[in-house]
Amino acid sequence: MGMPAFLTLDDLDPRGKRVLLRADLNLPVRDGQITDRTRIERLVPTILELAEKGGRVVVCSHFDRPKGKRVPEMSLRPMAAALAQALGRPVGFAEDCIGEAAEAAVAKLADGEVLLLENTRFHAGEEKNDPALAAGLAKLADAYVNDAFSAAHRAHASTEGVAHLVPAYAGRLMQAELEALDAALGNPARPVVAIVGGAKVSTKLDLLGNLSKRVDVLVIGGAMANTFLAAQGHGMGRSLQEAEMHDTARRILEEAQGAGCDILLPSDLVVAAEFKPNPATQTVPVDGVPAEMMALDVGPDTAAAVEARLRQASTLVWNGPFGAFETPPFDAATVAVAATVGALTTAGGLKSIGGGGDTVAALRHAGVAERMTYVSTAGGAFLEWLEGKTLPGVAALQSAAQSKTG
Ligand SMILES: Nc1ncnc2c1ncn2[C@@H]1O[C@H](COP(=O)(O)OP(=O)(O)O)[C@@H](O)[C@H]1O
Ligand SMILES: O=C(OP(=O)(O)O)[C@H](O)COP(=O)(O)O
Repeated sequence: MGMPAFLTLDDLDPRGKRVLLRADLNLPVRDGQITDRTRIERLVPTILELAEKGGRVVVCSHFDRPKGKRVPEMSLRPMAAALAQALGRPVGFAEDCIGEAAEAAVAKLADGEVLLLENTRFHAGEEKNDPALAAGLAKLADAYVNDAFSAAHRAHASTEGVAHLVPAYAGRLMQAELEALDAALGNPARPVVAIVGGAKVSTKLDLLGNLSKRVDVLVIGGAMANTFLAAQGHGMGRSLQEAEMHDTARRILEEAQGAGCDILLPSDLVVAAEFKPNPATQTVPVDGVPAEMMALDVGPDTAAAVEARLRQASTLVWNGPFGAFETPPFDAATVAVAATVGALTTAGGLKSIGGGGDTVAALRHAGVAERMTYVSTAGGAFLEWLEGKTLPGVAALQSAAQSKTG
């Protein structure tokens, strides 16, 4: 896939400059608490480098999916304290990402200081890549650094639009992710197994068609699997799934067959009537989900079938947990498969690459993140990269580099 040509922090002297840093602070949060800080930890080197060289660092990010509205629970304010703790220096906060509040806060910054702006998705223009929002962001900056590889598959105002308006550079995390993925997966040893699970069904289901042309075995778990099972005509009770994606799911199964990719869907599921810690559960075959219940994990037979495939595999790419792993006992299949992945990787037979905000949290929960070959901060972006797609956030950095050098 080759390394893209873009400018990096080696090409930027940030001293005295206002540097708009696009980060991905879309961290996993439960009950108001951050449950995994990997995305912040991986961002720290870029911020420290910019601050220590005398840049005035203005961090922006989206958080969750507020759909253009100011949703108080989706404020980035709590992330300012988490960022300050990780950096060991103070981090200011501006109530908006553009306009007077942002401009006044940026104007007060001294060299080396760090400011966090409010959630970019509080503006509908973010996801529409509205030039007015991009211009509002550009007004705050002398340079733009994109370190949000995990959001690079989104052509949004803060990931794409603004890169055309201000000199644009890749951050250290963006660079590291692309280099590591290229080294691990540029020419992967076969068979390649991909596991795709999790809950972002509508935004990830479409890419499975292309992915099935690049991998030998595609394992589908989580709420993603519920959607495929429902598309095959199984009653899924009250399970999380997306009815409007059934046609796409059926098309993907056909495409995969045509491409010679083996698709592994669950054979059994763990169901409960209530979604709470440690409820009464049953393990049922996929055609036996009671109408009043929901599937919250795949069952032990499915986990064993996945582990058997992994023993035959040379490369694994994994995004999305098998179940609602944050709530016991629905972590069982994810933890069991993760343990096998850890053991096979340590034994040297498997190259294992996992990624995604919640997937990293799940791999850490299972205690195997350190044993994986590579853990990416990205989920959807990493899958789209693997599909061979151009990521708009990366492409914008490339075209910025071309217009500067060429
Ligand atoms: N069967 C299921 N029902 C409901 N939620 C599920 C199910 N399986 C997985 N999930 C949820 O999927 C979420 C992770 O999905 P996703 O955001 O796509 O992953 P990532 O952030 O790693 O890319 C987790 O919060 C998990 O609770
Ligand atoms: O968490 C993210 O992606 P991921 O769940 O694929 O890891 C990114 O922040 C992108 O978020 P989005 O899928 O709401 O655009």
